[in-house]
Amino acid sequence: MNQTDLNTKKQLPSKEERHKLFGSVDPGPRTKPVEKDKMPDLQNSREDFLFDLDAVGITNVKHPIRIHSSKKPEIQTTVGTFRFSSSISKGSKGTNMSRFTEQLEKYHNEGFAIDLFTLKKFTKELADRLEQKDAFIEVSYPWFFERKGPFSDLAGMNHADASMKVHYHQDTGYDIEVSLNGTITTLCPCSKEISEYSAHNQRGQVSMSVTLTDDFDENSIDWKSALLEAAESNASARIHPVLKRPDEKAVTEQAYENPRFVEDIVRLVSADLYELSYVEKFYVSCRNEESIHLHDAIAEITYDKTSE
Ligand SMILES: Nc1nc2c(ncn2[C@@H]2O[C@H](COP(=O)(O)OP(=O)(O)OP(=O)(O)O)[C@@H](O)[C@H]2O)c(=O)[nH]1
Repeated sequence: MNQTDLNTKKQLPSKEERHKLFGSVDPGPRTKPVEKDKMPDLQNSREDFLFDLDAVGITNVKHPIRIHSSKKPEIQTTVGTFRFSSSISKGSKGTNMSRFTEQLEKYHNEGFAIDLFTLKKFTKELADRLEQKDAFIEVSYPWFFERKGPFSDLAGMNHADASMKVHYHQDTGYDIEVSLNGTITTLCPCSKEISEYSAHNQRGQVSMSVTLTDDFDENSIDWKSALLEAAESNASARIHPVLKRPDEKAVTEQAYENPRFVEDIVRLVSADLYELSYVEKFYVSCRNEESIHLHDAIAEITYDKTSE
């Protein structure tokens, strides 16, 4: 059958008639202005609106982004999920929501690279554009990195969830927090100790959030790789996309030689983050998807090096 035969089988009403059939009606009388300068501007009303707001803005904004990585692939295009906001005082009814996405589009046209330098510039400009004292951006994205089998050297692609938060305030400057959620293998020390053979093991989700020092140099340090290393180097074993039998044997034996409770993971990862001179504060959590239970095991630590 060809296209002409297919289209002549049923005689449909026109598209306009079909829309009316399904309930569309003619436009009503138009009384309100269509010119921007004649429209009421409710969000810019000035009155005492009772409370200052900590944050108002937009969230769950998906946008293509470019990121740099010290691991292969070194330049990646991925999808970022954004949140933008600023505070507003009680004297102002609302923010100008369209200015957030206007600013995003401007950066997109300039080849939006997601690094701390750019996000700092972005938030300062956003505060100016909004005519507010502060502005906040958060972006979350999947970060991909090449991983080779320990024995075969065969490569594949892993990923971790990265996110960056930058808050600019005209009086206090910038607050920067970066986070990574990576996956590891953990093998239960208790199970190994009590069993004649074997030990249960599982995937663990390690989440790390770190406040960086003001002088952190992103040109010489890739914080994503540093946080991933803190999680993986303390695990029972790393996660691999491609494993041949000699690799699988190596990973299995490595996990058995390095058993870890969920508590051990958060303490060991914390020790590594503590030793990073550019980390001021950190939060570490681990969630083990227990293979012998329906529930998960969790542990977490928050630590502030500046309050010692
Ligand atoms: N403040 C506020 N705006 C909203 C809300 N819901 C939707 N809007 C937005 O209102 C926006 C239009 O308002 P503005 O951004 O102030 O537009 P404008 O006044 O033409 O823009 P400027 O000339 O930059 O001031 C649209 O982008 C809508 O997304 C809300 O709950 N609060």
